[in-house]
Amino acid sequence: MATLLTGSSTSSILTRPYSARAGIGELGILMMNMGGPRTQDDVAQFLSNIFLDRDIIKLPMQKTLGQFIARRRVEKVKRQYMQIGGGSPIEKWTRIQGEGMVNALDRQSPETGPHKYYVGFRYTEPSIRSAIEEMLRDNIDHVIAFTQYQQYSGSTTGSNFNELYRAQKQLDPGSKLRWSFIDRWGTHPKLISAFADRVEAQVQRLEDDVRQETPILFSAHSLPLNVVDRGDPYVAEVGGTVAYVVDELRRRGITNPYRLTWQSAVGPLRWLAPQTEDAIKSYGANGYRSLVMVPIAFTSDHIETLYELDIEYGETAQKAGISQYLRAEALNDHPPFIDALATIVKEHIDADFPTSAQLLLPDPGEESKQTTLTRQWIASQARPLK
Ligand SMILES: C=CC1=C(C)c2cc3[nH]c(cc4nc(cc5[nH]c(cc1n2)c(C)c5CCC(=O)O)C(CCC(=O)O)=C4C)c(C)c3C=C
Ligand SMILES: [Fe+2]
Ligand SMILES: [Fe+2]
Repeated sequence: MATLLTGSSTSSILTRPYSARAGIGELGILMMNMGGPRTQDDVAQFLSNIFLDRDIIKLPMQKTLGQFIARRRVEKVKRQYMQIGGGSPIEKWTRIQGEGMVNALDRQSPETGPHKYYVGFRYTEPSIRSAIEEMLRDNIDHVIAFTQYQQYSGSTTGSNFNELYRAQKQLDPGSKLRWSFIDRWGTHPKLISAFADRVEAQVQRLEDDVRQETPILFSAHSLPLNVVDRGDPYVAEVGGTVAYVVDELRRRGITNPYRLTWQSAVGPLRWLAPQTEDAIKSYGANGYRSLVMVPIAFTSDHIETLYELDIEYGETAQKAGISQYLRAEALNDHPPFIDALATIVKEHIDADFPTSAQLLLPDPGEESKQTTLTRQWIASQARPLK
């Protein structure tokens, strides 16, 4: 008997019965995000994919104007990616996170394993489509669509789920894949604690005489005001993350003043204020000589942290007289963050795949036809509570 509990055959003995019992079969965890150009050659396609997506930006004559705006940005954005190593590290980090997450799940929850992760990006390869094809080839039965945007916005997770709806309908017409969704997790205690670690590390680096007064500037990707006006929950959800991180910092004895500002507005629309860059200038003008910057709406490094926060706003800070400009590291491969990802998935499995379809716009009258279809599809996948 003892041999049954050791050796390589044990894992299949332990995993199969659980899957059969729970009726799940093989599990896949789909890490969904924006994506980014791997190389300079991918920048043009990446930008045109963004500007053709009506979930992120609605333009009159979308195809023509979208291509036009994308083309106009190519050279500038290429130069920015050149300065951070030639391309976006988002795929590298997503794979490190996915790998760490499934290893932790295999350790913590062998009865639901082996766990497999897939990467599905909205605007670049590996795309949502190629991930679905890969999962069908691998004979996956149940997919957890796990957005890597911790706060929900129709322009990010909503856009990903709309693309997911279209892709699965086309590639899996017989609905072999069963789906459940993790659509937001911006206040999960383990995420909050991982963010607090990153902030605390920078606060410790501050000079003694300014350690307690230095402002902590939480910076999130901005949204156009017309998206906010539609009732997009992103602003409130980012505010929620900030409030919880600040509470956790207080528990650790860090009581610095803080503020939430918005970065990366593009084009002529009106966007959220205050803009991160303006806030940096005004702190400088008001005599502050140190700042701690915290990217709060991203889980890994890419152009918005490595170029915009570090290089572009770093220069702004220097010109404004801020000599100690520190940035909290992105969560990247921080072990407590990897543990947070695994815990979020494990809680989802343990709670029998709860899925909320209340994830789009609060006013159904404002919802696009596509969004309504996606919402109905998500609702159809929800399992009844046992
Ligand atoms: C929480 C995250 C993000 C929100 C909200 C968001 C909204 C949003 N973005 C654009 C347009 C662009 N975003 C671009 C890059 C980019 N955006 C995010 C995240 C959010 N965007 C990330 C992580 C990245 C970087 C990708 C990488 O490097 O891997 C770009 C391309 C770069 C550029 O041209 O400056 C555009 C364009 C809009 C219009 C929008 C709001 C609805
Ligand atoms: Fe963006
Ligand atoms: Fe940007």
